[in-house]
Amino acid sequence: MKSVPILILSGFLGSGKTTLLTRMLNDDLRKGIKPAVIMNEIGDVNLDGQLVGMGVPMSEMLSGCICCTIRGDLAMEIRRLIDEANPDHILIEASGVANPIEILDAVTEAAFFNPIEIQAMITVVDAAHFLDRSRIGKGRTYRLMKDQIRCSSILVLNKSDLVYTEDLEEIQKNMMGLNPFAPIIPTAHCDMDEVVWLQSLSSKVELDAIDRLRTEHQERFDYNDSIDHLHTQEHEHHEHNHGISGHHHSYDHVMAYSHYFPEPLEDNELERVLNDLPDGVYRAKGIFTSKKNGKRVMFQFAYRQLELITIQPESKIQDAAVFIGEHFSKESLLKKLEEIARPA
Ligand SMILES: Nc1nc2c(ncn2[C@@H]2O[C@H](COP(=O)(O)OP(=O)(O)OP(=O)(O)O)[C@@H](O)[C@H]2O)c(=O)[nH]1
Repeated sequence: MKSVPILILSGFLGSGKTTLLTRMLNDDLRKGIKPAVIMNEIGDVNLDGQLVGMGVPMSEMLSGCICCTIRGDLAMEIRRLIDEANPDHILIEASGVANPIEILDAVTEAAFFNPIEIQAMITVVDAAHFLDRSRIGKGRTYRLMKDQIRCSSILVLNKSDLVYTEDLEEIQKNMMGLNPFAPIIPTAHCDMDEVVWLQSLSSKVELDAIDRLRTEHQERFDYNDSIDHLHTQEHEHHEHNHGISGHHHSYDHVMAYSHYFPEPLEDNELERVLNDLPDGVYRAKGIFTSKKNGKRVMFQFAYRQLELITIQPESKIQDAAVFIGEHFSKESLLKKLEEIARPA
């Protein structure tokens, strides 16, 4: 039985993974390649699934990270997709806070039970966000971004439209210092030359570099063994801890809060709330019904940028939003959201 190539899409929250995924799927469609998709979200609603065509076999792995809390389900989902869809390759979009070493380990584990092989670890980097974090030079988000870059076999330097040319050079130098092996492809909206893309696919995951990184992680956590290893997620009305002893997460403190809108909203009122989100919220996305014209609108808030687009959902989906971040008050956010959408 021939192996099914697996392409993993990694990268911090809002960097452009779904944008790249939809481009890759369109390419596949054009070339007659049959893909299957696994989408992983730490929140409990998959809004990005609306951006993937109905005809594409897809598995949604929600409410956790494939690198840890729902890692055990990955092999099963891969098996189901292979059995039901017989795909030419599988594209896995990891959650933006997944630990890249653990994703690679999870897929390697899944390969014990499935005829698969890792073809590429593609990391999408938000140029403006990475530049700001690298200038500060510390913090958990920066550490995670660096790890995502170091584990990658292809680096898509996205959102280049949001930085100056000289800044782009600084970012590339910094990325090359972290990972001298992976080709760097600067893009806006993940748009790139097909020849460059095909060439980059021949670049391999550097297992030695990943082993070095794994050792560093081990030392970091052995040194600080008192660190809380619980991966905490907050949903609308409950909070639960997944105790996973022995796993080392770079993003244990992340919160995902899901909110359902009971009523249509005024676009400008929602925009006001989104433009005034607390600093701790670094990613928000949602679908709502516009009071103005009754149309469904998808909003995306990623690193200070807000985008609203009218959509026609391909499947039944409730008006809902997910807010991801750290140390933000769920209660005060809920109050603001309730003020703009009160049931009649
Ligand atoms: N200005 C600009 N915006 C972009 C670019 N690429 C993507 N975006 C926008 O950035 C937002 C986030 O893009 P996504 O593709 O959803 O990012 P993601 O990494 O999948 O996000 P998560 O899955 O939530 O982590 C969307 O509003 C995109 O339209 C880019 O190159 N430039």
